[in-house]
Amino acid sequence: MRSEHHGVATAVPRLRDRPIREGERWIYSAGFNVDRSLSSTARIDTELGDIGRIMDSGGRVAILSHQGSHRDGTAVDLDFVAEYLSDRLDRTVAYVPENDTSAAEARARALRPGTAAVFGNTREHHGEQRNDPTLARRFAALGDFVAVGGFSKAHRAHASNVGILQHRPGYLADSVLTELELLAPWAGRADRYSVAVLGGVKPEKTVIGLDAMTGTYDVVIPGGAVLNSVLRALGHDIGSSELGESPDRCLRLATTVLGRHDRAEVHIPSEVVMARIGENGFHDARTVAISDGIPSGWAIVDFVPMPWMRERLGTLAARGGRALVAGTPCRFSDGFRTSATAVLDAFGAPAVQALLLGGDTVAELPWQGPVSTGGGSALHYLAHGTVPVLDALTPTNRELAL
Ligand SMILES: Nc1ncnc2c1ncn2[C@@H]1O[C@H](COP(=O)(O)OP(=O)(O)O)[C@@H](O)[C@H]1O
Ligand SMILES: O=C(OP(=O)(O)O)[C@H](O)COP(=O)(O)O
Repeated sequence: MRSEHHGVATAVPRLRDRPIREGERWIYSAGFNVDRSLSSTARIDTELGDIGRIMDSGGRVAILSHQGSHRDGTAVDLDFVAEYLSDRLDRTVAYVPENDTSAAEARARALRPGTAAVFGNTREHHGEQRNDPTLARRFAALGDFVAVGGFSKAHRAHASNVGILQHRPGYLADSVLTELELLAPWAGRADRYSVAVLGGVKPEKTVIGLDAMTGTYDVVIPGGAVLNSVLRALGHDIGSSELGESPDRCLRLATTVLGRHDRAEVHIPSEVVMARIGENGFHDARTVAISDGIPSGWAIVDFVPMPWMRERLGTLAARGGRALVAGTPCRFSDGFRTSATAVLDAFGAPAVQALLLGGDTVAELPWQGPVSTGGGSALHYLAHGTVPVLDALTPTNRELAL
């Protein structure tokens, strides 16, 4: 199962091919995983066309989105998203804090043709991330058809995007198709010189990104928690550095990749920037040799590019090629910027076709070029040519489900 370029998106029912009839009740599965300050609105902006089209045709739209995580208590109310949507769509978009109750169902049924409401954050329920079938059935009561947007969660088989398709016919939104089309040049092996930077904190950057990109790119530059796993795999002491949610899995993967000696040159810095972890942030930052080890209470926050990395970035900028950043390589927002600056300076050269992907990466790094709203989902698609949401929408799987 693969994308339009490999044949996938044509196999799934698409919203763009589905005439919308006046009064139809639609659930729009969105990926508004953004912070309250709206530091990046890309994940909302990308859904405006699809939601607006359903409304323009007289559809009634119940918007279901995730934000944050139930597991770590970061899921918050989505009232600010409804306000932003009202502003951008130039029509009032109500906010209904519930999403799985009969009151929520009644609010969805009471929507007038051509109107929309944002319902409660799906991650307020522990069942969302577990794809709980009962929760999926309750979500399904909010409409009769599902428009599947939310590319950022396309790699998650959750109740609001995959479970719900057991109960209602689903159609892939243009927002997702656009992402799949955008990603094509960065997929697979290419003749062009290729540089991938992997950072951030989520395990996907290591277990999907490091695994796949070392086989298909010429240079892979680990940063963030990916670098920490790599350094750990090499036997270095990394003190209290960030390892993300699945440290053991990432360590195993990093060990395998390093032993594989695949196509890519993997950048391993000999010097890193470490800082003492304090109650109000980082202190006493200094550059140290990684071979000296990082003491407990200190964390790696950035790294110093090796001369050969600068040379490869120079080659990329001069000759051109493709490049991507999945996850910030350093704690950029805390002021640690050496590695990211070296990368972005090269990636911004006119000859380079560079892409930044992921929520925090796009929100935090200064970048005017192309971006993908999915971090883990884009890596999943680049690595496997599909994502769980596409699989769940394919006719064979749907016939089994419905
Ligand atoms: N060395 C590091 N230690 C801890 N956190 C880091 C490090 N480098 C980058 N980060 C953090 O990773 C976060 C982004 O991680 P992630 O959620 O995986 O990316 P994205 O949302 O772009 O997919 C950023 O907020 C950044 O501060
Ligand atoms: O922000 C997201 O992913 P990303 O950080 O990989 O871009 C998505 O909204 C998925 O969120 P999740 O990784 O909490 O499942």
